[in-house]
Amino acid sequence: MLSTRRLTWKIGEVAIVDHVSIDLAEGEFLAVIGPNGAGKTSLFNLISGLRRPTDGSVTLAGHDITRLAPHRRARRGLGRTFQSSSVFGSLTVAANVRLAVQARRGGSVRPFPLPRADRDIAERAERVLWRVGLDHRAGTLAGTLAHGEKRKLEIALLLAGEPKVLLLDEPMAGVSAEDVPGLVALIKTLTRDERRSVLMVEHHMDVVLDLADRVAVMHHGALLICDTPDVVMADRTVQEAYLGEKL
Ligand SMILES: Nc1ncnc2c1ncn2[C@@H]1O[C@H](COP(=O)(O)OP(=O)(O)OP(=O)(O)O)[C@@H](O)[C@H]1O
Repeated sequence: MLSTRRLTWKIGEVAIVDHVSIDLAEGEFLAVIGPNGAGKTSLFNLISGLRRPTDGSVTLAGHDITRLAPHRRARRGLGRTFQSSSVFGSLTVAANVRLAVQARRGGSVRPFPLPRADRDIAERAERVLWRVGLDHRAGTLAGTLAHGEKRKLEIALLLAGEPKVLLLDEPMAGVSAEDVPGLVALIKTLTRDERRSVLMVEHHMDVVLDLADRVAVMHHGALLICDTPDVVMADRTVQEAYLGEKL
């Protein structure tokens, strides 16, 4: 579904992402881990189009998307959440999702209302909110949501774009311990039930081991290993890469 080949991003002579080749199958869950500064977010930036690679390629469903702008990649089914929140805090939860649905449909600001189209958008937004379990929060100002709910809203914004591949950048960041299982369950259904492919950067190893079919480990920009969680956890080079850090 998604592949990178020798994907590289250099700043001067320093390779921030260094010849990374990964393959993500349909319905597969691949977690990307690595010590701080390993290049995980930079890899996501190259895949989502925020940065242009110095070398290498990215293909989505067989099409080379290496030179496509981020919004074009999104149109082709590549969705991304960010470490920092992309939610409009002063709008309601429902309004946030309606905007995302409208953006997906190529909606621009219209000089006159089209009630039918607006109704379609509102219905789609309602379905997405129900899907992530936030329907009861539709009228709440997004800025007042707790962290766990805000993460769910970010996933809702992503789902509004109807992505085939989701890039999740630290979806558990800032989420309180009691909200983690609910969020993990939601993310699990995205792959297991809906056959979406997920690439996730996450520091919480218990979450990674619970969700991931395979784990890719980055170190100094390069891919150390990409294998099943059992194999990765037992690997000596992985343990050495994390020396001095908690795995
Ligand atoms: N625009 C930039 N200019 C200069 N250096 C950069 C830039 N972006 C990233 N880097 C450097 O590249 C390295 C990798 O950064 P990146 O954020 O991709 O790592 P990461 O694995 O996501 O780290 P973390 O787990 O801390 O989020 C770091 O040393 C960082 O300082």
